[in-house]
Amino acid sequence: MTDAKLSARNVSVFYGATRAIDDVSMDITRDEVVAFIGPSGCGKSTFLRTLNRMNDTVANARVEGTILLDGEDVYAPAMDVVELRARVGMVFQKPNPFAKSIYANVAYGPSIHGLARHRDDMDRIVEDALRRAGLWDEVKDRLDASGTTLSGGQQQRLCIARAIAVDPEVILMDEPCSALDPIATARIEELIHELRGRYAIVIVTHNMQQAARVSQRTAFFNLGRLVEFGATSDIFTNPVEERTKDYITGRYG
Ligand SMILES: Nc1ncnc2c1ncn2[C@@H]1O[C@H](COP(=O)(O)OP(=O)(O)OP(=O)(O)O)[C@@H](O)[C@H]1O
Repeated sequence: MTDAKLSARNVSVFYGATRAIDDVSMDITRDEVVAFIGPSGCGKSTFLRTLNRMNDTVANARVEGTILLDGEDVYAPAMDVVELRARVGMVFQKPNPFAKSIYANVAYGPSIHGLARHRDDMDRIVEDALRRAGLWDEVKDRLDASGTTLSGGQQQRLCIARAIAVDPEVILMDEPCSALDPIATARIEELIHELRGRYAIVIVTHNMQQAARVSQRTAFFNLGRLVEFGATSDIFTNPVEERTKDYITGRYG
């Protein structure tokens, strides 16, 4: 409990009068990859987005309960949301690089957060983030080319580099491979393995093999509830709840 990086306590999320997440509590530690699985519409993305207040941008969304980042209340009025989203970065389903150069995509965050004093510092941050995202060798000779000229898989790694560049503590990934082919998907999965331990990683996925490959713990959601959360090997081989068993064996969902 005490080594939780992120802690959700009795979190419910409403869109207008509809409850999308119902009383979810969980801890996520700093050195693990956690997968969220469950049928379409069960609230995985909604819950993921509460962790760095991405739901703030949805007009009718309301969050109840508490989310703590290193014990600090994420929804406290004093919380700086821009800083929060640097500490808890996000990678989306569809790669969304800015229509700017590869370099500028990665430099954007460090620049608004004042992380580089000189161009040399920024060059180092950009190179380091691209290396850690496994993209450096493919782009080092074309840093001035637009990020949108990269392949889908490269664009997704660029988005990961962009998140990494501000030195986050947590990376949230919302179905990061669903728009990618199997080779690009395998590359992102390798990358998740390499990044594990440096950042807490939470990944929403519809692909159960992917959840089994990349995560140490898996959370199964159904109808807005957290049904079961445990070691990935247990969830996939020996789930406690009947509903989890039905879902992972493909009986519904
Ligand atoms: N902006 C919104 N306004 C109203 N309802 C919403 C909004 N976003 C999501 N919902 C509803 O909240 C519920 C949970 O949606 P969410 O996208 O979190 O589920 P999910 O498990 O991530 O689904 P999927 O796997 O299909 O992406 C669904 O019933 C959805 O229709």
